[in-house]
Amino acid sequence: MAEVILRLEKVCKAYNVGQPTESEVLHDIDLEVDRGEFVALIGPSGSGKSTLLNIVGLLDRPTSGRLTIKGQDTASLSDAELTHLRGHTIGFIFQSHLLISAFTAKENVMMPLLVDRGFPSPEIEAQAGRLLDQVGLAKFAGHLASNMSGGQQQRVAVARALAMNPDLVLADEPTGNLDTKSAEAVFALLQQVNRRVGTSFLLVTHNLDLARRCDRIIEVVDGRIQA
Ligand SMILES: Nc1ncnc2c1ncn2[C@@H]1O[C@H](COP(=O)(O)OP(=O)(O)OP(=O)(O)O)[C@@H](O)[C@H]1O
Repeated sequence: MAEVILRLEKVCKAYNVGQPTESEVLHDIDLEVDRGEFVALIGPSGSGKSTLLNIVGLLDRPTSGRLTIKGQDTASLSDAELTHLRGHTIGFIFQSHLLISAFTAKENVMMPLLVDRGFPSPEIEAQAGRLLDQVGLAKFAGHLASNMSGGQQQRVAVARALAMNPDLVLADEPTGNLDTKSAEAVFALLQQVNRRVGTSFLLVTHNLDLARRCDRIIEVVDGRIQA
């Protein structure tokens, strides 16, 4: 049986709790993602996809319900423990690549490793080089991020997301800002990583063509998962 990487049980999320503006935006979410699964998350604007991704990414806590990552119930973890679990388990790719433009491609990919280890080393440089090779950018290692195209920058962001060898990558509209050809290249790259390395993916997208090419589609409407 496949290992369950991510499990949500009756997860609810409300904003502005205790205030007159309190509103629950996620209601009783049950969701499981197995190791190696590539899952698309679709739904109308405002349906709660980013809120769900923030909770799964341990950037925000559920108001109620249980979130388990690699068998570990996250409710009892301190903020420092959540940060450690996040850093070693989850990679993030956003619509905007959020690279440091004055850094080279390689320096950007090295960032998560530097933050984790606290000091530079030849191993970190070599690992960043391998990752850039994996995303087809070995020749661009020394290029400033600001001098690269949108598609290339997003591929650097993919390499950075993979730096800590995450079990799960959360991708929020990673192709949303790209032209069709670059979007296809980035999506194909994510699929390749999924198949080669077995990394699980949760991909938020408004692109139904891409969603249909994932293993499974989850649709969120008004904060609930549709059957
Ligand atoms: N920090 C916040 N405080 C209060 N309400 C919020 C906050 N963040 C999101 N919301 C509300 O929660 C609901 C869900 O928003 P969310 O951003 O999760 O939707 P989404 O499906 O990701 O939308 P989109 O596709 O446009 O990114 C919306 O009604 C939004 O206004």
